Amino acid sequence: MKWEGFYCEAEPLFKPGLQDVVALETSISFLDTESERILIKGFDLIELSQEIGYVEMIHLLLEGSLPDRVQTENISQRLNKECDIAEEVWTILSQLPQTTHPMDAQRTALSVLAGFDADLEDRSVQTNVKRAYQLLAQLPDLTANSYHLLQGRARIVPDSSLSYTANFLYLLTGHIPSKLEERIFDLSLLLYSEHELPNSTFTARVIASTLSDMYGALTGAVSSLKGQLHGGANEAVMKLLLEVDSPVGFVELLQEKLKNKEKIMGFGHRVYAKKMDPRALIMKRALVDLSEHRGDDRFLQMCEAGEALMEKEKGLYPNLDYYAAPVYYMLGIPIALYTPIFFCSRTAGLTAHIIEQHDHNRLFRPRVHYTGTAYSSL
Ligand SMILES: CC(=O)SCCNC(=O)CCNC(=O)[C@H](O)C(C)(C)COP(=O)(O)OP(=O)(O)OC[C@H]1O[C@@H](n2cnc3c(N)ncnc32)[C@H](O)[C@@H]1OP(=O)(O)O
Ligand SMILES: O=C([O-])CC(=O)C(=O)O
Repeated sequence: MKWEGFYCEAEPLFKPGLQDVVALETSISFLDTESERILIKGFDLIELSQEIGYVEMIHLLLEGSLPDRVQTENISQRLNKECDIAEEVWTILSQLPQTTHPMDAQRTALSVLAGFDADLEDRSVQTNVKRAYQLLAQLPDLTANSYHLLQGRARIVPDSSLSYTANFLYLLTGHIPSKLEERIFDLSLLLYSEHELPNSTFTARVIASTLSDMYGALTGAVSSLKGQLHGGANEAVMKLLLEVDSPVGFVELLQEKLKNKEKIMGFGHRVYAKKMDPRALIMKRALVDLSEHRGDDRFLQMCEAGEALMEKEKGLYPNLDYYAAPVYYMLGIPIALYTPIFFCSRTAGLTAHIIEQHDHNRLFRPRVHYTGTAYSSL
C-alpha cells in the first residue's frame, strides 16, 4: 500500500501491550531470561545484592562502574550535601489537600523542582548526571516529609550523621533504625533500583525522547509507577495481608478473589511470567531474617501460604512487591509510602535511562492497528 505524501509500511507487526517487542537499545540493564540473570551494566543484580549497597548501585548506574571505597565515600557525602530543598517547595506541598496520595505529592514535588533548576534547558550528560545526584539526594526528604505534612505533622529534619539509607528510613518512621533494619531497607532499595524496561522506564524514555527535561520524564514515570499493575502493587499487597490475621484466612481471601476472577496483587510478571521474580526470593529471605529477629512470623506464614496457593491454583509466583510489602510494614513504614519509596529507589535507574535517551535520542512515534470503521465518503 502506498499513500501519496505519507510513509506507510505494508502490515506493521502488532503485539498487544508491546509484549516481547524490543523497543530500544540500552547499555544499562537487561533481563536475560535465558541465563536467568538481571544484568545491570554487566553485573547480576542478585550477586550485587550480596556484595554492594544502594549508594554503590547509584554509582554503577550513573557512572557505569562499581565505585571503590573513596568513590563510595564521595557519593555519600555528595548525597548528604546536595539535599537542600527550597522553602517555596515546602510551602506548595503544605497546601495540598490532606486526601492527596503521597505518590501525587511526590509527582507534584518533582514538577515544582523543575522551576528551581537554573540549567533546565541543558540536556548534556554532565548536567543530567549532576541533576540525577541532586534528585536522589532530595527525594528521601521530599517523599517522607510531604507525607508528614499531609498528615498534619511537622517535618522531620534529616540527620546528616546517618548513612543515606539510615537517614531515609529515619525520615520515614521518625526512629533511628537498627543495623539490621538499615541493611534490609538498603537491600530493598538496591533490588528496586533498576529493572530494564518496565512501563515507568518506558514512559520516562518516551517523554525524554521529545527532548523534554528530566523532571518531566520523572513526573510521567511516577504516574506510571502509581498504578496497581506496576509499583502500586506493594501497597495493595499490604492492604490484602491486613484484611485477615492468619494463613488460613489469607488463603480463603485469595481463593475468594480468584473465584471472582480478580487479580492477586504481588503475583505474576510480564517477563518472568510463570517463574519467581529472583528479587522476590531475596526479599523473602529478608522477611525471614526480620521475622526471626522480632520473634514474629505472622506475615511470613501468611505470605508463604499465599505463595503455595497461587502456585497450585494458577502456576503464578510472587514478584518483588509481594515480599517488599510485609518487610516495609515490619520496618514501621506507613503503607501509603511503599510505592513512593519504590520510586525513590528507581530514580537511580530512571535517571540513567533518561540520560541515555537524551544522549542517543530518536523520537518515539509508533503506529496503530486501526479497528475503527473503514473510510466512507461524506
Ligand atoms: C515490581 C513490579 O512492578 S512487578 C508487577 C507488580 N504488579 C502486580 O503484582 C499486579 C498483579 N499482576 C498482574 O496484574 C500481572 O501479572 C502483570 C500486570 C504484572 C503482568 O501481566 P501480563 O503480562 O499483562 O499478563 P496478564 O495480565 O495478561 O495475565 C496472563 C494470565 O495470567 C493471569 N494473571 C496474571 N497475573 C495474575 C494475578 N496476579 N492474579 C491472578 N491472575 C493473574 C491473568 O488473569 C491471565 O489469565 P487468562 O489468560 O486466563 O486471562
Ligand atoms: O519489570 C517490570 O515490568 C516491573 C518490575 O518488576 C519493575 O519495574 O521492577
